Amino acid sequence: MAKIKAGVIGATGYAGLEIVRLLLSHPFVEVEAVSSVSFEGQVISEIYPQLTGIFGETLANDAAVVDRCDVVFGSLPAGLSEPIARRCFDAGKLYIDMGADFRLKNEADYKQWYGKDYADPALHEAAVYCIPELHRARLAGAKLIGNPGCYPTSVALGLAPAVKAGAIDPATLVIDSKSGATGAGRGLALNTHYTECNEAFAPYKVAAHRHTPEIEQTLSEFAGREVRVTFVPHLLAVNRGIVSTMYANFMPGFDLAAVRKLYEAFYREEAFVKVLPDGAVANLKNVKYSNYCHISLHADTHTGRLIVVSTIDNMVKGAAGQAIQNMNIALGLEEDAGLRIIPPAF
Ligand SMILES: NC(=O)C1=CN([C@@H]2O[C@H](COP(=O)(O)OP(=O)(O)OC[C@H]3O[C@@H](n4cnc5c(N)ncnc54)[C@H](OP(=O)(O)O)[C@@H]3O)[C@@H](O)[C@H]2O)C=CC1
Ligand SMILES: CC(=O)N[C@@H](CCC(=O)OP(=O)(O)O)C(=O)O
Repeated sequence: MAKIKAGVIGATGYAGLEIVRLLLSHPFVEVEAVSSVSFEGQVISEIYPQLTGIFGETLANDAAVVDRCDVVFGSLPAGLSEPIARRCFDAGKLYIDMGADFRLKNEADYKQWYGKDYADPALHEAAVYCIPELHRARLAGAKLIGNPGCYPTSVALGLAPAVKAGAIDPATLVIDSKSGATGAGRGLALNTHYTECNEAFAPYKVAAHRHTPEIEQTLSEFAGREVRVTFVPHLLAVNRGIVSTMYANFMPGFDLAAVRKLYEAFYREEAFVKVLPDGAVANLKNVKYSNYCHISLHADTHTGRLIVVSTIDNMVKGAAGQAIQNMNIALGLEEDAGLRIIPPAF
């Protein structure tokens, strides 16, 4: 069977490169074309020497990627994706957007947090936001996928079973997340400069991060009513990984044992989400380089709170791996094709 032709727009960025890296091992897909604005005409392995002798495609422009491919991944900063999505949509090609342009259903939220209106509202009607373990049924027939953000993936997977069952009081939710520096992308910035982030540790965008409406969108859907959260991200001086530690009061009638049963049932059939055994603590080193999410459950019996720890690799389950998982589902391939990566122990 001929392989599906995939292309990556913005392949020189961290998320774009990670899609290329993973797709190069995909059994049913080949990387047909890649693009860049700054490096157009250069060979990608000159920019990323780890690809030497493995993948020597010349970086093209975005139109060439769309024309040559059946599936297109757009991995650009927010606000640039609508024209590319439109071109794919009109040509009947599957477009998966890595940024935030197709994640929010409420345009007012997008305007508030990203400072832009929707220029092409029909595309947003057609767009499907999908964390596979929570929304995979939505992907039937999808042609435009808004791939979820990294923090919202860790948070939604960690809280959906409890929120859905009414096991916690959403009004008491506090979400404390830490991300490795690749989350900020490849561009140079003072806060991810080595001497600024090494041996430093601090929150940023405290209760003002643009992932807040995306987190609230999913939790509200699972709660069946509007949920608002306090969300505080931190920059962690590691390359990869997100740890989200989340706190909420138990609702009457629920305790740790009951919540554990809910989570185990919710994720029983899932290949990539693992609920850790009683007493274990989720640690980002155990999911690095993989598409897994580890969740550990804890109770603070002193205050009557549930504590959930959810960890993912921001570049894989938080970006490229989840995008490939979404592609696999949308195209009717095995959901874990190209994603069977066992996390290394060190
Ligand atoms: N890093 C992460 O953990 C995650 C990132 N994402 C999202 O994925 C997208 C890419 O992020 P990331 O890879 O981290 O970012 P990077 O800064 O590493 O890469 C950005 C890419 O976009 C291209 N680009 C930048 N400006 C323009 C422009 N004006 N026109 C066309 N292309 C442009 C760059 O291409 P070039 O310079 O070669 O022209 C580069 O390939 C973003 O929307 C991000 O929010 C999503 C989930 C997680
Ligand atoms: C450490 C760090 O800077 N993380 C990034 C993560 C957001 C991101 O990657 O953007 P999207 O997932 O919305 O596309 C940030 O806080 O902006």
